[in-house]
Amino acid sequence: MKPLVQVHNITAAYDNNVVLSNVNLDVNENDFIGIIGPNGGGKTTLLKIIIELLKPASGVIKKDPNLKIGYLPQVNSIDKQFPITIRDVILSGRFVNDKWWSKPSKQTLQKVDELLEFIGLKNVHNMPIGELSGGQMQRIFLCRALMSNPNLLILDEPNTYVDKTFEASLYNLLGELNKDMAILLVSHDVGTISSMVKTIACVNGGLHYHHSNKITNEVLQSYNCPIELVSHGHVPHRVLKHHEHE
Ligand SMILES: Nc1ncnc2c1ncn2[C@@H]1O[C@H](COP(=O)(O)OP(=O)(O)OP(=O)(O)O)[C@@H](O)[C@H]1O
Repeated sequence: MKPLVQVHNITAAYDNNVVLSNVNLDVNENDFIGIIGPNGGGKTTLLKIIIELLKPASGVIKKDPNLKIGYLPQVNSIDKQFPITIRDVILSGRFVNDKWWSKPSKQTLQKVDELLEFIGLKNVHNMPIGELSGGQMQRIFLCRALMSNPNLLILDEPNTYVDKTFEASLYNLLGELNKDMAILLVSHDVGTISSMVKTIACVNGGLHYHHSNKITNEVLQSYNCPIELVSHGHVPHRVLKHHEHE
């Protein structure tokens, strides 16, 4: 098992407000880790530290020299008014590998076409992103994350807006991609996460790692945070699991 990222004893804070303390996490090649936890627990903050958008207040992060990260941010954090087309968003993912002044290669342009085909937006590739739905934005930014052929794919709630049909193909795709890359997936949909990922990390101010994808009663009790269970049905609803000490 080759480690791609090793997070050692990280503390993260915004101004003086500490949101993560003493967090440890190893991400190895071909891992598929589901990150769960309550709103405001620090999941996105952990991702931002791994991709170096945020500096930890203390602690160390070690990265494999060949690490290449593809990142899909939360769609509601993206400025839809930014004047850029669907094609150019996807194409911009190449800058993880390419210099900003270089011309895209034939293979790169072909890859953009394949990705556009996959998400069913080839016919509207010149549309500005301001005209897109949340689900379409999520698909486009997933493609952007895949443009660099990453060996670590980081997804922050990729299924918030996508419809059930695309969600199924998204999950199939992630299963396929995991043969060639590690995946870190933040989601509130614990039921789905449990059926896809290999291991689970619960983030709530700290991090509790579980070496399995099975969410049993024992697991729920061993976590130091409540877990949202999403129940699908005629009326989708969420059930919040409380711990005995709460
Ligand atoms: N840029 C920021 N400045 C100040 N505080 C922030 C900032 N970003 C996040 N926070 C705070 O840090 C805490 C953790 O936020 P974070 O977004 O990491 O949680 P999360 O687990 O991803 O939540 P959610 O499930 O709602 O997306 C929250 O209390 C949040 O308000």
